[in-house]
Amino acid sequence: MATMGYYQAGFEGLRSRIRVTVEAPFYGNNVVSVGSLREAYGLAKDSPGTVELTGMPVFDAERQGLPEGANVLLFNDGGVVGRCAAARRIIGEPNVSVEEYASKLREAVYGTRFRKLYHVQAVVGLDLDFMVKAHLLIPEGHENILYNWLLNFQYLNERYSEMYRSSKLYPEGDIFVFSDPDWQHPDHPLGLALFDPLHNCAAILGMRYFGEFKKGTLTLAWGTAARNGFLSCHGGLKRFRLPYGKSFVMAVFGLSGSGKSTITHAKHNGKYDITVLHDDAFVVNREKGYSIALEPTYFDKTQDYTITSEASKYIVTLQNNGVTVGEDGKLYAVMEDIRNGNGRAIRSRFWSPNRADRLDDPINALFWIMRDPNLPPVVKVTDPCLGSTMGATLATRRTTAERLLPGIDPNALVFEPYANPFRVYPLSVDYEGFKHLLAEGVDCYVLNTGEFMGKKIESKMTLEIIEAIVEERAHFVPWEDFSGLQIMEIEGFVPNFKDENYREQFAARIKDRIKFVKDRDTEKGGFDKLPPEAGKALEDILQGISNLVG
Ligand SMILES: Nc1ncnc2c1ncn2[C@@H]1O[C@H](COP(=O)(O)OP(=O)(O)O)[C@@H](O)[C@H]1O
Ligand SMILES: C=C(OP(=O)(O)O)C(=O)O
Repeated sequence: MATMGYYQAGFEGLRSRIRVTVEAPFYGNNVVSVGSLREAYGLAKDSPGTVELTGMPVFDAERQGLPEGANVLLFNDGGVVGRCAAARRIIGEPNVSVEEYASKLREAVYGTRFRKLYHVQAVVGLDLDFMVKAHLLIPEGHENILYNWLLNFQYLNERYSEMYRSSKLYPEGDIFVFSDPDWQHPDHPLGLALFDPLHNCAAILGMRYFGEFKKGTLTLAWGTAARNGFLSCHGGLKRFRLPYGKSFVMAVFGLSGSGKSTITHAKHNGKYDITVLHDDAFVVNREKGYSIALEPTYFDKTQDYTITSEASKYIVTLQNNGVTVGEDGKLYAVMEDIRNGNGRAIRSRFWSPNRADRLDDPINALFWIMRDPNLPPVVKVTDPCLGSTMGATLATRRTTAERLLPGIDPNALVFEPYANPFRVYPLSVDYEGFKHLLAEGVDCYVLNTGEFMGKKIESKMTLEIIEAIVEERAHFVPWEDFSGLQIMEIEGFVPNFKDENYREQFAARIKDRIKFVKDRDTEKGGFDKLPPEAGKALEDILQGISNLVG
């Protein structure tokens, strides 16, 4: 899907005060275009503070558009090690004044006047049926962000320029992102990520963590997808081909750090022929069911890896990691989150031996990852309405990937519908979309990758559960008398409703979910209101708990 480059006569959809303010500085005489990944690498390598890891050459550098002999580049962002949701402001939401933010934005643009600004372009979406062009403007000094952005999205080489030209034109504007990581404002001590979703533009100000740029750009691309017949997914998707010829496609949805990448990239001891679509961002066509990856590479955690891990062979850039000198005198990364939490790497698409940018096979199962201590390791949800409601009330814990406002408890259970804090369109769009998939025969599971009543659910157990489901040997039994819920009876992890403490905690969490659904009726002026059936599906579970004691 090609988008419209510029504000043109006859395309009223692009008329917006924020968009024209964001777009104008792209044409200033202080702007320099960076046309290739090779050039971006050179700029990042020479940017002050960058560490070139001389002992870590990039695997197949030239095949990725990088110079021969390119090394992994590391850049750390000081005290900032994660994204900050609290800094996001969305035009169109109540209490977000266009006048206030347009004025702040005009001043932010003026503040870049005496600096060199780089303009880079990429496409988000890797198939003729979904391709959005995106532009980033970023001041000199932040070449590592520029380079990461160009690696993370698809830079416009000959092949992709040609594909983009052939893709269908939709009445949507290209994405424009204006940024200044050095911006400061007393009203915004943690920075400002301002989005005008209907006009496909954003400003990322006073923020230096690359994840803000990645998720900021995706926010707009996912919004565009939702307006044009796609389900927007913050998740991983992989296909298993079983030895006897069957295949199984799973999509797994979870908040940052909950296990999307661990599950998506798991190799399952080579038991299956696996194809990976992506571990973080894709879209599914609502009508035809095919899936498209939005990004070529993987921006993932490095906590579980060292430089000798197989996965480290594919690293292109690193953040939030240490460096030391090897016996050979060369520089190597020190990983495993020793320096700080949320160590990150961009790994190339070559990490997945079989990687697809589009999968036509329909999805067999959706998995909502929740780190809710009252949930057993896996629950099967057999009713489409309840399945989509569980996704809409996805309850989990935050991780080190997020920068929280002072006073916010990092361990509190939070609701993040469909694990997508980047939604800029009504929640009901996702509710109906996922319910439709489930009603069409896709299975639905909830995976707990955290703790169950104080007992850790290890990755090994989660992967075994997935394998049992994929091989159709998982045995699910009705969960008490709850209609639409089944569990696998795993020793030591069977919920005990005779235990009053467990029963009360479980009921309290269902009540929290009911409250969350009710609050959507009024919060943000009812923008995220769900249909009454969602609340009803949860009330039925609560009634089921009362029946158990009654
Ligand atoms: N049961 C589990 N399933 C998946 N990951 C788990 C589990 N238990 C612990 N983990 C750990 O949680 C982290 C998940 O990180 P990651 O897969 O990168 O998340 P995401 O891709 O969702 O951001 C990894 O360090 C992984 O080892
Ligand atoms: C990109 C990020 O999210 P995720 O962990 O989902 O990849 C991030 O938090 O920086």
